[in-house]
Amino acid sequence: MDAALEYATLNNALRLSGIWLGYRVLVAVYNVSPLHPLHKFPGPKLAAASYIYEAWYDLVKGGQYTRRIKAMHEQYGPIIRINPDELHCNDYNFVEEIYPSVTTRIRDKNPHFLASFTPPLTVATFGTRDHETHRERRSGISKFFSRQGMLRYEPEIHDMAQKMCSKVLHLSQSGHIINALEPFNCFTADAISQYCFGEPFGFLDQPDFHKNYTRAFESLNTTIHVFRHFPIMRNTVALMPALAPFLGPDIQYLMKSMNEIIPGYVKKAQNNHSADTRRVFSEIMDSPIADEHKTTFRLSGEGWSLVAAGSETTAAALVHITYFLLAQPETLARLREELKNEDPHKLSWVDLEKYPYLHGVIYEGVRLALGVPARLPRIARTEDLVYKNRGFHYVIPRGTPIGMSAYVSHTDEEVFPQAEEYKPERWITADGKPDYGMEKYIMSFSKGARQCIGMNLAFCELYLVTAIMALRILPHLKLHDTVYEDIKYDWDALTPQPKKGARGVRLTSV
Ligand code: HEM
Repeated sequence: MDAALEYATLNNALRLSGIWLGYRVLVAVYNVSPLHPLHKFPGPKLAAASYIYEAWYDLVKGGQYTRRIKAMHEQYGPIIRINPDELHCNDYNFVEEIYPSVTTRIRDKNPHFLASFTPPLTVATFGTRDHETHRERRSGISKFFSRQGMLRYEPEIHDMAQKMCSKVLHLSQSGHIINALEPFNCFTADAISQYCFGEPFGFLDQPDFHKNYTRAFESLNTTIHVFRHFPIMRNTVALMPALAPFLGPDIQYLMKSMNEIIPGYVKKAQNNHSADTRRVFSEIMDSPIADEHKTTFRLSGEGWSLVAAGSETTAAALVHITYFLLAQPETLARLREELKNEDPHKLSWVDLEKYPYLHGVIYEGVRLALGVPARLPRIARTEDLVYKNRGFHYVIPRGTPIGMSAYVSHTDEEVFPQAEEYKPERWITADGKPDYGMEKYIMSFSKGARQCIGMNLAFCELYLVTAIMALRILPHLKLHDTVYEDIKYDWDALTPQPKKGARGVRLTSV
């Protein structure tokens, strides 16, 4: 012990720091040298040299790296190097290579991306790194979220959507100012909870909309970049349950929901797996996936990920749609005219899908709400990818993470002229039909075999709620002191964030 203390001197500490610094400089020199496998890819030399460049934009400038990546594409072309090990693409023609829909082409997730998350999210399908484990975990839940599955669930979604809209109308007419994100989050969280666990969280049954997961998700968002650049900080999460009484109420609620509430629902559903209602977590126990994927801990991660992925994202798209329908009265008038023969209390998702303008209203909302704004990289473990387009020719070595970003894609003026504007017409063909061909440009749900599993649920909710709102409640509501900057994407956490101080879409009675 004494001998060890003898070495713990300031001089030795300085020596060690010097060695470490020297090593980091050597690594940076190697990263930009012709010896590095990615040296031919264009991009700022500083970004190629060290992760500090990315961390600067994420941590110091506050979630600005995706915007920086967009600017880099303008300067350097469709494939660029954005950190020592990773590439970024801005070309739709390469989507099927990066995000293949066939599961025979192996795609892993990037550890640098996954470093943002902590257990139990890391054992959810979303947080799974390798292709093979992902296939097995996803197969345990995918059948529940098929179009057929959602058509069976639709009547319950319909009732919850009606209930939410009636309550918004009632509260606004009693003089309340409503932050639109709250009712939408209550609705989407109850809908996913009812489907997964066989009972809703009960958010729609409270007298107002105040209790929901909005602030818990916000707390989760604050840690994303810190954990990505300092993965060691993830260990603090293990201490959180003990520290919870000293933390803010939002973090407390987040911890409670991750460690108690969701596992509680999962356990109840697991024990109830003989029930005849078709619920995800009661039936998952009978699915042919390995028992190691059926533990309460792992299923709690799956449950939490489904709740987080299934509520915040769809709610954000509904917020955008609500804002633009109220800010652009001519858009709402055209939508109401299109839907005028529908009974607002008896709507059907399949029937609603046929309306071209409604299709445009929804896709424009999904485009501008972005889903996940930043890159979602994939690693082709077993094959080199060849990019040959727009006068560029690159061979992307196997094992290299490469991704695309919804923000970069959705603001591409070549595909979406006047991209900042909300224009449902851009989703309609010249002969007045929904332009399904344009859907390929939407990156909100990611693409390929690891794309969003909840797209059918999301669209069922979006079609029903948008139509109910347009027909039943929006004519009785107006925006309260709200401008686009109150929701417009400014920086990224996991989900898109508006400028600091933005107050969301606030609704009041006309
Ligand atoms: C507008 C609504 C939604 C948007 C924009 C959205 C967006 C996304 C995105 C971008 C991903 C891919 C993440 C990645 O590549 O790493 C994803 C994955 C996922 N989403 Fe959604 N989502 C939405 C709604 C939902 C809903 C309603 C559910 C509920 C079931 C859901 C469940 C999931 C799950 C479980 C995954 C992980 C899939 C996998 O890794 O295989 N999402 N979502």
